[in-house]
Amino acid sequence: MAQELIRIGTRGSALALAQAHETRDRLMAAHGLPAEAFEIVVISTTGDRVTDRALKDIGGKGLFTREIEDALLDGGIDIAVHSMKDMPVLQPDPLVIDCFLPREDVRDAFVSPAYAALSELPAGAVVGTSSLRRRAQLIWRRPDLRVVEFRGNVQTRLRKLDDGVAAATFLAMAGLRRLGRLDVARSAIPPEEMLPAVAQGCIGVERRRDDARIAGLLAAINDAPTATRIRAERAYLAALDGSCQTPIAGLAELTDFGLRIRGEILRPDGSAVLTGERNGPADQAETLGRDLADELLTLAPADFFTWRG
Ligand SMILES: NCc1[nH]cc(CCC(=O)O)c1CC(=O)O
Repeated sequence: MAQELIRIGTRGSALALAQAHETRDRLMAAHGLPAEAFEIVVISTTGDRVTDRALKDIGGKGLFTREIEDALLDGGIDIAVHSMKDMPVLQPDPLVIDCFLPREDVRDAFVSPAYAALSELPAGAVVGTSSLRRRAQLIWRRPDLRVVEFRGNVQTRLRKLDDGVAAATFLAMAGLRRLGRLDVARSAIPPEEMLPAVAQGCIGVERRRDDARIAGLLAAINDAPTATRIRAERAYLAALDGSCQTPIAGLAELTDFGLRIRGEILRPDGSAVLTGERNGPADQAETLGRDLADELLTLAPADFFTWRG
């Protein structure tokens, strides 16, 4: 009997394709399937097409996922592979994400032709980033730095560094590793210095809830510790009502004692930061994430979240 083709939807960027291939390879290994059992379907998203404006100006989360979820909903693809960092906290019914690959390095990389580490940047240096979180975290620690908008893929950003547009930039270690470009990371920034984005370094696989064949295939490649950490972090993000306008960082880790989640919210201009931490049993992952968010919301002055007026 001919096996039905498994169609994997993905964006077309080099990073997205690497993640789709990693997912396919894990499915092949787990189920003894040949590469021919899969088709990788490249889907262009609004976020891919609009390159002349800052992401925060063209509208919130979902910019890189809507067209892919539409293909999943209408049956054009069977699974969709995502960077969980870019995913909204809720998926449109009847789509679910309950398969997470083993998490990569969660840290941000310091990338610079001239300087070996963040601490070596001279006063007044120009750094490039398109991330509101990284921008706010940088200015909070180093008010002397000047931050310029930096979009585009890794190659584009590296060229901008070579052209002297900025002295340094920041990229996720996970993305560099998947692209085989860890060579450009001058140092990995510890979470204590730059707490990563929620779900950074995690690949998630989305499917239709009622697709039992796909559910069975995906269950075999889900990494339970990663799933627990992501559940905590996304519950935290959801409770913070995270919009793309708010710099939010969060990281859950499993320790000998259970789950530890750290969180940080900042003013977009880096003039203030609030941090918190929760520890508890790993089977309370979501509660711990929500409690941490509640603590930060209680600490925040009324005007801290600008979109709340
Ligand atoms: N927002 C873009 C994005 N989404 C996921 C990654 C890296 C891979 C990951 O964190 O899983 C990146 C690039 C970056 O931040 O350097």
